[in-house]
Amino acid sequence: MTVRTKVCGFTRPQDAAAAAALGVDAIGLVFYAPSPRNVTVAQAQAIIASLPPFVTVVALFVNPSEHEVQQVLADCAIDVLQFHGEESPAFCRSFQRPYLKAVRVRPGMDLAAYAANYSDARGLLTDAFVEGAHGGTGAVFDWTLIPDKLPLPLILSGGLDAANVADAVARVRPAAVDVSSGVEAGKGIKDPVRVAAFVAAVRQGEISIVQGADLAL
Ligand SMILES: O=C(O)c1ccccc1N[C@@H]1O[C@H](COP(=O)(O)O)[C@@H](O)[C@H]1O
Repeated sequence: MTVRTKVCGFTRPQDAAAAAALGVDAIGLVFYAPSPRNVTVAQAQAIIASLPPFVTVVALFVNPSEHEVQQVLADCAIDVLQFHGEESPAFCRSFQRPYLKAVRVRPGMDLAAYAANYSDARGLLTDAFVEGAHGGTGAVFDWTLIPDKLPLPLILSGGLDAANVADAVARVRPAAVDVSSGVEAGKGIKDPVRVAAFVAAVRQGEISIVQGADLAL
């Protein structure tokens, strides 16, 4: 199996182009003003223009208005929407675009039931719950809270980096992984060396699955 890799929160075209060259499958752009990784439409256009063909562009929102999403879709070549707040299923599907639904995982949540509500999503993206923040915190959550069976492909995120992602892939077996803080040299500045190490570690996790061996903690 190939685990797809998304890197989120680019603010500079050169960082996105470098990530694509290193084999990253999806580039995330944050359209959420409180985030230090927030981009303007002009920044997003420049980043998208720097990408080669067949790299997926994901636009991340947190509880946006319909107008905000429509504006970004009108001005930027977005492939997938990512809703990282408390958006309803009806809102998410109203744009008639592929979308991911993010959920911040807490003990006691029924993730399978949550995912079933968003049955037409392309994936369920699990992030850590941190009080007062919507995401991009670098916090890891307890992966054992993820049920073995989910009705949607799983995109694992939350505090991943080159040091823990091979273990995450081997243990959780997600369809994809998503990282922001763990490959940064500064907020919104992605470090190609960290990105390369992350991509290599994802491959290492896949190899350990094929070998049927769990990585040591
Ligand atoms: O990146 C952000 O600033 C952000 C802001 C608000 C909601 C989500 C955000 N990012 C998403 O969070 C995951 C996990 O981030 P991290 O790796 O723990 O730093 C990230 O991949 C984005 O999808």
